[in-house]
Amino acid sequence: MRITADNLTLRYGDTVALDALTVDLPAGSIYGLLGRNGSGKTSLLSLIAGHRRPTSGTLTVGGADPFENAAVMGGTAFVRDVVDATDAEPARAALRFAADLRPTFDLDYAHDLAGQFGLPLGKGVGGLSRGQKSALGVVLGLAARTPLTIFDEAYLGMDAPSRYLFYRLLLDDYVADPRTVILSTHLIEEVANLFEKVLVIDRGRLVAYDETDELRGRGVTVTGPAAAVDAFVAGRTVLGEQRLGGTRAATVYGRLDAADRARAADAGLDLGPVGLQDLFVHLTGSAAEPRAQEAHR
Ligand SMILES: Nc1ncnc2c1ncn2[C@@H]1O[C@H](COP(=O)(O)OP(=O)(O)OP(=O)(O)O)[C@@H](O)[C@H]1O
Repeated sequence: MRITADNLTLRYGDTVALDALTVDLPAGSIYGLLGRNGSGKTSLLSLIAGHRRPTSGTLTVGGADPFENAAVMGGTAFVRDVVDATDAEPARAALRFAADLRPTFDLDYAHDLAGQFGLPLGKGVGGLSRGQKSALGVVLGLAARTPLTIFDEAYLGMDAPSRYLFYRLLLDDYVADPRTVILSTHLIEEVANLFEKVLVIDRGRLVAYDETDELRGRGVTVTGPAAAVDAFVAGRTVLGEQRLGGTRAATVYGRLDAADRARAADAGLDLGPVGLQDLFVHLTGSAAEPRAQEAHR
């Protein structure tokens, strides 16, 4: 489902969670939504899922206003880090309940997924471990087979093997049944290869929206003899560096043109890709920088 936001603004009292955000997300991609704590990710996803109404601006999902819109919400699975279910209800019943609720839900697939995650389906949901609860959420999200599937830091508590299983299952299922998937995460490098496009929001504003490879192309790692690297990066924005003996590796923000690349080659420098995490840190400010969580207007 295509998602378009135009000057989308959400306020909670004095707090501006989304600040005139304008973006167009065509259907049929896996989008990564990145942003620091409190940047507005969950707020944006809640609006898209129809759980909240914007303060101002417009938002359409599949061409319609999603707010409490049964048709849009029926085609949207929103997986958060907590599973809504009563404590005593067995996990198996949660799957059956989802199947009763959604015509698109694939119960056989859900059982297959639950088996792969080693979920004890007979156990009450409240008695599941944190990682198991997350796995249940992921199973519900994948098996929903909705045109729009949103995972809002859905991996919380999952150990590395379970997370990698989730990424593999998501990709397999996406290839078999392409749809729109939005994944918000803090584990950027871990999931970066999954994203076709990445949105970065900071303090409720869109600071980057690009194909993942394009975004990576905004920076470069320059490695070589320290003096040659120093000369090459002088006057550029250096995001980070490492030194080992006389060798220096500097991560630089900004694209290099053909002349830059030729100059680097002449100086015996190696050019390499930049991690998405480094770019993200640059685009959203350093951790030490004071950040206003609330913008008073
Ligand atoms: N129910 C609420 N009432 C008041 N303020 C809220 C509410 N929910 C979120 N906020 C505020 O809105 C801003 C955006 O919060 P949001 O939860 O969307 O961020 P996030 O990017 O999902 O953060 P995190 O990565 O920490 O989960 C924050 O300043 C937060 O304090």
